[in-house]
Amino acid sequence: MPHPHRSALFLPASNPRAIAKARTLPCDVVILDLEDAVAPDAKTQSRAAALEAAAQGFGERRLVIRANALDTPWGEVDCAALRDSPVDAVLLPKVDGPAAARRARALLGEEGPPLWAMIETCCGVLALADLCADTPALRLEGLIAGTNDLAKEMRLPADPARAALMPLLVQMVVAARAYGLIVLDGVCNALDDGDRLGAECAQGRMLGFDGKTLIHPSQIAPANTAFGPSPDEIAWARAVVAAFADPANAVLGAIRLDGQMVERLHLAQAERLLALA
Ligand SMILES: CC(C)(COP(=O)(O)OP(=O)(O)OC[C@H]1O[C@@H](n2cnc3c(N)ncnc32)[C@H](O)[C@@H]1OP(=O)(O)O)[C@@H](O)C(=O)NCCC(=O)NCCSC(=O)C[C@H](O)C(=O)O
Ligand SMILES: [Mg+2]
Repeated sequence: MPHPHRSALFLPASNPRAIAKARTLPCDVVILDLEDAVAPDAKTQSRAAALEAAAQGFGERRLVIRANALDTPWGEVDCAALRDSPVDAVLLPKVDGPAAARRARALLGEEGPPLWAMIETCCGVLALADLCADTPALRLEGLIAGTNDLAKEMRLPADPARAALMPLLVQMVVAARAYGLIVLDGVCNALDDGDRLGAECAQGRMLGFDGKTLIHPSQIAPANTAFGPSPDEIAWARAVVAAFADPANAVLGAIRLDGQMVERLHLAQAERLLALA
């Protein structure tokens, strides 16, 4: 049964109230951050807090811990500490290519947690194909778009439409789909602008992302709605499954359904959608 990844809530591992709150929230994934949301002086203490929180678990929510980058004083210790922890994945920030991911895999161990990579540098975007081609050895499971860091490096002016990021986001989705990876859109910094969040969620869904990374509990419901199957999609999927289950269609590859051509590739799509629903 596939696990949904509609809403992935970041929270600083240094914030015990947020950790406690996350266990009550309807997000699909919790990402405990050891990187940008944690001040340098709090890194060591936050790593211990994250390990403790992982041991206690987050119920049905998947748990991912974002380590510090390997070129910082904390990254290697983070990865080594996460090697035997009961996390669903370790998220490595600022992955520039397969070399950094291989270093992380060596520290996490061959049998250690799966790896997720943040694609948030220009080199990282250029290296997507090489990185993803190494998926089996890296045990790479997911990609996350780091839109703040990308906008910073590309020197983009503020743009709610994210126009300049569109081609990069498409590349991430293509790379993820080519190698069977989960792929999540970047965060929306506008905490009090529901319209902007709604627009970004709709945009991410149209681009093919599985879900969105989030920074506040108030962003979970809009993401769950946008990235979950809609009632129309569920009705369509049920109709497709029923049509192909009809013995009259048993030998057909393509059929007419409600004025549309439907093929067996749509049946697979419909079955996946119903499993997620
Ligand atoms: C952004 C915040 C600092 C805002 O904090 P604040 O104004 O204090 O929030 P509220 O008062 O509205 O909080 C209300 C209650 O909700 C809890 N809360 C808030 N945020 C979270 C959260 N993310 N997860 C769980 N719970 C949360 C508060 O504790 C309050 O609870 P209670 O006191 O019990 O009522 C803050 O929201 C925050 O820290 N957000 C996460 C920031 C973060 O993790 N950033 C790093 C990831 S994003 C990133 O790095 C981008 C990427 O790399 C890129 O390049 O794009
Ligand atoms: Mg970043």
